[in-house]
Amino acid sequence: MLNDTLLIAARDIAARQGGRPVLEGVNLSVGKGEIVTLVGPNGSGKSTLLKVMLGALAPEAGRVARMPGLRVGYVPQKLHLDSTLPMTVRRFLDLPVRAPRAAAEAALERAGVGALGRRQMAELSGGQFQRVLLARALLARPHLLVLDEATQGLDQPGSADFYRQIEAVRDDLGCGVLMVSHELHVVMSASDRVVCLNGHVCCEGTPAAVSAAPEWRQLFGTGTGGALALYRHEHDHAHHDHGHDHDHGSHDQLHA
Ligand SMILES: Nc1ncnc2c1ncn2[C@@H]1O[C@H](COP(=O)(O)OP(=O)(O)OP(=O)(O)O)[C@@H](O)[C@H]1O
Repeated sequence: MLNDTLLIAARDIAARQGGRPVLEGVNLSVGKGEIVTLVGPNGSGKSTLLKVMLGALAPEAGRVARMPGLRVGYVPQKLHLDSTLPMTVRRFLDLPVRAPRAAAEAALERAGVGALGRRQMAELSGGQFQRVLLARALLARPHLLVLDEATQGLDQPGSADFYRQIEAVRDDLGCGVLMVSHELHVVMSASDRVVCLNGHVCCEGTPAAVSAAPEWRQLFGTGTGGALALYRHEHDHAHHDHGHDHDHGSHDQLHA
């Protein structure tokens, strides 16, 4: 079911939440080095699909194939820490298991917060905090990074910065990335593939292809013109060749 280029593939997934069907016939895969973004209206089943992919929720039908030995790094939406509890960034990375110094420093560096090891967690800005959560996920040396609305609470430039960091991590480590985001405009520039979910996959493809899809416009209105503009603008520079523009031509096909 998995070929050499795939990290994870969910096939024909059906799932229920609270007795109600939430997902039906959903296929989703992430290839090595690929950034896949899952978008969809509230309640469209994005978190449910992530849970199924991560093995936290058993699907009613379908199956998820994972590359043998797949290591996943998870960046949560938010993490509440008691702000009165003194804890440095470096100490935070030692929870729940002590991180070797070199690994911790490398992870902070990759997450763009190399200079913050001695700072108190409670003093970090929202963007810095999310980068520390990213660093913690990187300690697992993941093949696949999974982010669930990891930029909630950041402003648009802050979110765009965070996504650029994710892109840099992917370029650096070659890991695949699966993220859920509401920020359609911002996320576009960093994604290789966008999958639009509404209980089923409405459309998927490159950001440009999805922005132009009638299914997308129906779900999100026509106010997404800016997304495409931003995508084009951000990609004025020469694109790196990660090798993932190949071999998944079918992903670029739109299907209703
Ligand atoms: N634990 C639960 N018990 C009952 N119903 C649930 C549960 N979790 C989710 N649901 C329902 O399942 C549907 C899909 O929820 P899900 O969280 O997967 O959507 P989502 O696309 O992630 O939404 P959002 O964008 O609002 O986070 C929703 O109607 C939600 O109310």
